[in-house]
Amino acid sequence: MEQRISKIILVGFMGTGKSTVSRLLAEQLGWSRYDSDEVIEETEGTISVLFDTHGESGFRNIESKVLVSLLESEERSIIATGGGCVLMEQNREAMLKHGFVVALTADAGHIIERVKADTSRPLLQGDIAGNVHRIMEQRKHAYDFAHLRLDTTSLSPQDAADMIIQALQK
Ligand SMILES: Nc1ncnc2c1ncn2[C@@H]1O[C@H](COP(=O)(O)OP(=O)(O)OP(=O)(O)O)[C@@H](O)[C@H]1O
Ligand SMILES: O=C(O)C1=C[C@@H](O)[C@@H](O)[C@H](O)C1
Ligand SMILES: [Mg+2]
Repeated sequence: MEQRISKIILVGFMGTGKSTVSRLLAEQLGWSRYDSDEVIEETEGTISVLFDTHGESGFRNIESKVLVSLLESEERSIIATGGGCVLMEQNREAMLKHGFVVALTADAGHIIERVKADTSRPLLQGDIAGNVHRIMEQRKHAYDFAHLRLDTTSLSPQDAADMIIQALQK
């Protein structure tokens, strides 16, 4: 494992598998694991309520504070980010500065299948398929800044974790 890297940061659209793959990476590497959505829910309240109370921009400010505090800790860790963490330039810069940034991708059809039964994502509620297509179009270049891109459409979460570890060992 590349000795200088102390953070692996997973970015990507909702349902690309950041939370799932982060658990496998943490287990396999023996590193700590944090998920910005989970930290927000533990400290601030549920994401849906935060969107209702503060709006998306209020949520983004909370998310940015949580992300930066996770990035600035000294310990070796895997950080799964929320799908919209990449929208703020200051977040992108901080992620590139502090670790190895991996963008998970998947095609829209697979994402819809993965997220359709889950009501925890406020931006997808209602017309889930329509919302996935619309937001994917808005964010089509939002994940391009990452050091590595990995298409998880036909990969299992374990295969994705293995490929990230292989990329780090090169
Ligand atoms: N490679 C994969 N193949 C099949 N299903 C997957 C894969 N990765 C994740 N999933 C499933 O898709 C769903 C969403 O995964 P997950 O919560 O990890 O996505 P996420 O990227 O963290 O989303 P969000 O941005 O909303 O936090 C889960 O039910 C998970 O089991
Ligand atoms: O892509 C997004 O904007 C979001 C993704 C989720 O991880 C949550 O952070 C929230 O539902 C918003
Ligand atoms: Mg997640």
